[in-house]
Amino acid sequence: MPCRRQQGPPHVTRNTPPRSSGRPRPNAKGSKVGQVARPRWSAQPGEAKAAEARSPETKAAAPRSPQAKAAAPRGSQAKAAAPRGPGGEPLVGERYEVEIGAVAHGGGHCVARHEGRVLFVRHALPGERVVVEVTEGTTKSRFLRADAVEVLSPAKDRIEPPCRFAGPGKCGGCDWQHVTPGGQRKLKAAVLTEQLAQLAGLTPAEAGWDGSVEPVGGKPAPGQVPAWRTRVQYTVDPESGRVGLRKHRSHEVQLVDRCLIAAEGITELGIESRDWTGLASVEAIAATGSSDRQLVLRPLPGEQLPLVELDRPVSLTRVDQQELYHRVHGRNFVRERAVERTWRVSNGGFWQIHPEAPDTLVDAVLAGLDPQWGENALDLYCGVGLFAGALAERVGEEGAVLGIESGKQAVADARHNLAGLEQVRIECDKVETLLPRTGITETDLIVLDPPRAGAGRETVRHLASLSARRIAYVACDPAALARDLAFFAEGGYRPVSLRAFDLFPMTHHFECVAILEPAFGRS
Ligand SMILES: C[S@@+](CC[C@H](N)C(=O)[O-])C[C@H]1O[C@@H](n2cnc3c(N)ncnc32)[C@H](O)[C@@H]1O
Repeated sequence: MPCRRQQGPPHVTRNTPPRSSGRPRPNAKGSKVGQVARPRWSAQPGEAKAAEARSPETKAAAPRSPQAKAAAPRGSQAKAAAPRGPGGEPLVGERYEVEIGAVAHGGGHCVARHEGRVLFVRHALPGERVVVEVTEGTTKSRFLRADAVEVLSPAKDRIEPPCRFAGPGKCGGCDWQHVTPGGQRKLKAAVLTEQLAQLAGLTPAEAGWDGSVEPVGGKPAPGQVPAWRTRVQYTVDPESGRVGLRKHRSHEVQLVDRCLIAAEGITELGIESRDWTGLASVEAIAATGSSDRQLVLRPLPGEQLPLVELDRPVSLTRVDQQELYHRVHGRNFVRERAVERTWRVSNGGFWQIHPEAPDTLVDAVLAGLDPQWGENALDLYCGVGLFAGALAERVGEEGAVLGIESGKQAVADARHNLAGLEQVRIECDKVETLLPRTGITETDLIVLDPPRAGAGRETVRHLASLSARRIAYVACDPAALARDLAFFAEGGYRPVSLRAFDLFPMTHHFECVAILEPAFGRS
């Protein structure tokens, strides 16, 4: 574990006086530890506070609670989202010794301060004392991004990263290889707690949440890495033709010979040992419950597809410069197995990446909604029909399910997948466009599973007007969820239960299912 106290690169400064003497001592650059040789910041403490309250990755949500409004007034987020100020002296490569504060939403980083300025630090853990190296920002930036490059006092949840491609300046795919699985879930729980408080003004208890992020597929021991990713997007290194994964916030490629979180069905294809010259990227899909394997290849402009020889049979699809998909050989879809049904998922269609995600989420949604025979339900942002299918089985032929999805191919798949269920209708359009046009004025149940940006105020307002008995909100972004819960509160709905699932181990991502009911009974 890299926890040795360093000799100290010449330009390390501390954000607190050293513990030994309490007195400043000079560093090799001539400046004093705890001070800087020249004024680096046009320091505005209020801005730093706002930046700290809102992680740069919190793009979807605007603050709702009075405290959050005070900390980050409307509009401050857009400013805070730009790490580089207008000019200023570059600070990339500068090193500071800092104490790491709380984990922040998105990006796998924690908050630290140096001379009153906020730093968003990756590869660190709350409570640690570390040396960070600035990766983005100038003397005029409102906040800096940095990597922890040396750990002086490690947190108890820190481990040696099992993946040799994880760490500062390396692969950006995982955020928390250096954290025990239990520690990762605690970080995710802290993020959800903070977002609920900041954006919805809710405590965990008020949200109906027990405060835990549930492991899925067993609890891995520290150092064990679950091979959960059934879809991996490799980038091709133009120099070598080998595949790798992008570095954090970079177009640079970290070459890999194995991705530890890739599912066995992907690893056994041997993609990492081939030459992919002429391609920009290779997306590999390994279906769950069938032997279907698909590669989606993106050639560089003007390049031909290479001859693909892999260790296992695969279907091949090419994506052109206009984002159109062309079958090269085999099927242009994979067959996934979930909730006792086979699902066709064609090129580019959404499907949960963790093999246990579809069943886990459907179970949580059905347990929360408790659909009754003959009820009507909406499945919004329905993809290839996962929740619509599960709801249809429960409401039966006397009931009705309307799915809405904007992706044409996903709609075709959903209609194909649910063809035997006459109570299901799938419509192709944006939810916000179609829903007001349907003439539906009430329904019994709603499932919504929007993309990361969430549903937004207008859609939530419309949903709240439909007098649903219960609503299940499936969310992959805790900030968007919390913001939308605040909108639902305006519309008279409150969460009665909330569950969080660790469906993206080793990364900062997780999935939530919130169940809402009318706060004052059904009208
Ligand atoms: C998170 S996925 C959920 C898919 C599905 N519920 C599932 O679990 O497989 C979100 C889906 O919403 C679709 N989508 C995105 N924006 C949309 C919009 N404005 N209206 C309707 N569908 C949208 C995407 O194409 C995607 O299929």
